[in-house]
Amino acid sequence: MWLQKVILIGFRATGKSTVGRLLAERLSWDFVDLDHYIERRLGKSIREVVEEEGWETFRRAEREALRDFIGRPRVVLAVGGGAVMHRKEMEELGREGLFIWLKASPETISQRLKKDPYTKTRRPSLTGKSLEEEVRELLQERTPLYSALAHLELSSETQAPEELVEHILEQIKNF
Ligand SMILES: Nc1ncnc2c1ncn2[C@@H]1O[C@H](COP(=O)(O)OP(=O)(O)OP(=O)(O)O)[C@@H](O)[C@H]1O
Ligand SMILES: O=C(O)C1=C[C@@H](O)[C@@H](O)[C@H](O)C1
Ligand SMILES: [Mg+2]
Repeated sequence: MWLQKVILIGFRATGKSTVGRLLAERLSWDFVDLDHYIERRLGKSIREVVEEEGWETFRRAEREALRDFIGRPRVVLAVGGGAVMHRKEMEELGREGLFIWLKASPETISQRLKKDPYTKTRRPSLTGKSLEEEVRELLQERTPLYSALAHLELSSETQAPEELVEHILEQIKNF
């Protein structure tokens, strides 16, 4: 099979958007940040969508957005942290590409979330619990979903985005 796309999966703030953008530049492929794509399509931020219409509306839009990329070649896709819940769409994307799972500890994720400017507009609370508790719980709950899809897993804990890109490029060569 000719590799058509690379799909970055993993929890919030593990570096999917950062690494995806750099990887796409190196491959001279398109880069799509699915959260950004959804916001453009709906004409509002994820926070606004969730506050005004609830998570269900966001998840529906996310599923439709994933479908838009099935069959599209030469694209690096950074999906949101919860996109792995759309099993059918992820399975179809997986037939065309490689899933790279970016990982980090709950402590690092919480720290990054507190600092990152996009947290305000794109990452409303998913559970209503404290940030630390939410990250710990959801990370545990979603780990089997990331793990089941991943062709390659990499830690963004100590490696810089540029180093991660080199690893991914090395793996892609083998496909
Ligand atoms: N390898 C890394 N080392 C240190 N910091 C990083 C690394 N990768 C990303 N970051 C930082 O972590 C924050 C979150 O990164 P990014 O937005 O790329 O995550 P994400 O996985 O796309 O999150 P989301 O699922 O919410 O879209 C940013 O502030 C970014 O600069
Ligand atoms: O982990 C999640 O469920 C989410 C992560 C973000 O990337 C956004 O897709 C949204 O805030 C939901
Ligand atoms: Mg992102």
